[in-house]
Amino acid sequence: MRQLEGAYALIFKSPHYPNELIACKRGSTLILGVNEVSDQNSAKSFQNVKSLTTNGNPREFFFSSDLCAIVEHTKNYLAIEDNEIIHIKDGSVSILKFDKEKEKPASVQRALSVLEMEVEQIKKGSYDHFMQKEIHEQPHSLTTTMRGRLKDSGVVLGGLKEHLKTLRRSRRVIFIGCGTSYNAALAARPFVEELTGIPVTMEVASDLLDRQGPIYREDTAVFVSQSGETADTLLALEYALEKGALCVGVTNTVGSTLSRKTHCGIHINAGCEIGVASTKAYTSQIVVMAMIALAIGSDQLSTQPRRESIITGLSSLPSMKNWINDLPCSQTKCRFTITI
Ligand SMILES: N[C@@H]1[C@@H](O)[C@H](O)[C@@H](COP(=O)(O)O)O[C@@H]1O
Repeated sequence: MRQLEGAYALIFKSPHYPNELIACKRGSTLILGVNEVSDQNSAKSFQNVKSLTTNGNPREFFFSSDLCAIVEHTKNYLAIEDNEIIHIKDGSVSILKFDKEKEKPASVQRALSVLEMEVEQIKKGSYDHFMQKEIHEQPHSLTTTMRGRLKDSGVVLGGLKEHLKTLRRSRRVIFIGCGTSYNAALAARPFVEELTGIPVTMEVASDLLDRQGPIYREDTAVFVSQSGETADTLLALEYALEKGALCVGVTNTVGSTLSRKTHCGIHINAGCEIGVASTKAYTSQIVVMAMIALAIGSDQLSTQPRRESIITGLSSLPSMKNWINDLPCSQTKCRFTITI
């Protein structure tokens, strides 16, 4: 593992070691799902290798790069970290962590997380395609994005509260993302500049890395990613962290690498997006960035009427169902031309 370069998520099985499995990762995502951990006391940790067996019966384990893939089987999961090795043998699990300084890996204890997602979210229901379903879900996804956050007097963003002062002092806001997430940030840029008075620059994550573009301690880097796992976006995050910028995440995926590694952030709460071309996440991302702009600019008296009118506009968005029903993509015989 120490000699491997680049990003990877690997699982090893060998006929020479039946009932054993080794898994490790760097950069890429690897989730371990553990089924039927009904004993609450033993479910809390992986330290004791016996804790995952009851009456000597082995548990079921699932490895996946995406939390959506395990929700049908279990809600208990562990997001494997870089430099960790998971060893499963005869139904028991142990975790070893490599440290650059030390020769030998150390055994570590990790808590299981509980997935907050329902199986219905990954079913197509009466729709032919996930993308079609997700387009029609927008009145609901926008409602959940704004729920509890939008007040008459302003916005409440718990994830940013502690960092608002630093954000206001930023010399510049840099939006960083890929694909549709980048485009959501591009759409949000005008009102972020208008409401905050802070200059906003845009970066496609891969381009920033290729150029090793300048980032400073006084910058706030906002990383936008539906999955929270796009490799280029995560590499750009590492780069910005090294440069000392305040790193904010805007993601749809609780427990994702982006949400774990940024200093603070906002979950867009749009619900699982399975369609490869992003739809409902795009609209929720824009709404979240509008709310971030409202929160940063909330200390400016001169923009108060404008903020109030934006809040009124945002609140009425979910009830504007017609704009979804009128879209050409809601017709059955429709041809999509999409750039992804
Ligand atoms: N086709 C997808 C896009 O829909 C998505 O916008 C982009 C970034 O993904 P994410 O938002 O998860 O970082 O990846 C791919 O290009």
